[in-house]
Amino acid sequence: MLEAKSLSKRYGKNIVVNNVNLKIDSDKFIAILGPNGAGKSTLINMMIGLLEPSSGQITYGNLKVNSSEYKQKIGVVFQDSILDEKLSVKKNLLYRLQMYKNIDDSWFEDLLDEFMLRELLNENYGNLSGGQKRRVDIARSLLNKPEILFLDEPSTGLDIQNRKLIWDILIKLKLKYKFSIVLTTHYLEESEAADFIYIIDKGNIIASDSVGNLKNEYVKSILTLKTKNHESLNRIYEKYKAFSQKKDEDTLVIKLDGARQAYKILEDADWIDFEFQKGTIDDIFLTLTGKELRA
Ligand SMILES: Nc1ncnc2c1ncn2[C@@H]1O[C@H](COP(=O)(O)OP(=O)(O)OP(=O)(O)O)[C@@H](O)[C@H]1O
Repeated sequence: MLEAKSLSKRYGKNIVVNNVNLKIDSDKFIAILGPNGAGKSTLINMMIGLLEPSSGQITYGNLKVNSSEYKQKIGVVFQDSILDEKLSVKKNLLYRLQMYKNIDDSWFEDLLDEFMLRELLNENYGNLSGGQKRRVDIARSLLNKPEILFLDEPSTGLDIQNRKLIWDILIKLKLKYKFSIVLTTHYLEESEAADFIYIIDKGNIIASDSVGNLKNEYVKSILTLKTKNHESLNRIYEKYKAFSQKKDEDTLVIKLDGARQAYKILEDADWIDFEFQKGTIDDIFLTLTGKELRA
């Protein structure tokens, strides 16, 4: 398990990561979610041993994060690629592979297949499309069969098809090889699949829990109910007055804790139509900070 305790980073008077505690268990998908400038990259750079914390500790068993043993156990994909634009995909990958000991060939072959890189091997990395580059970047970060894969906003700038493609590959590989993923993102839909989410704003972790628990705690679902039976509509309105609003004489909008409550209301409502919208992670952020995540 990777554990960060009371981790802070200051630049002069500016505290960009403030007293953060977090844990990364094995075979878990952890998302660190926050707006631009929240401190996500700074946090990840400390966890991968690239940046010295101003205070606090990070441990991985008995390894220190700046040790070479630790670096053999992790993989990192940075926001901007660090591969050589002028070298072929193959040379870029083999150059990296040489740095690791005891990696079996079958793993390398498997990565080439999973990330669909065979037909790109002789292309110069610099000539690839954004989506192709990211596939190479991520395959490269997995060459050492890492126990933890860190992804710092890996899909920024990619279109939805490429984002989905990359996540399909990653989730499949994670199921097979059981590594942990630590993702920073401001794409909400990417963190929906996480086992645990840390929400960070202005350097502070403002909430941390499973997606389900965060939604239960911070987000209301919305039931929009249409009925011609005004007596039934008024009865429901009176009962849920604090959480409901009449849109017109036939339509009531009610904020609820979840689907079960909506079902109960619908049973009693003599409805002709309804819509049920579950709260999203974006709503959690909105509830916590009063602002949109991708503002
Ligand atoms: N070397 C540095 N010197 C001074 N300030 C820095 C330095 N690096 C980062 N910062 C500041 O720290 C804050 C957090 O930056 P960081 O890059 O960690 O945020 P982020 O959440 O990753 O943002 P983004 O989503 O835009 O990448 C920002 O206000 C940034 O300007």
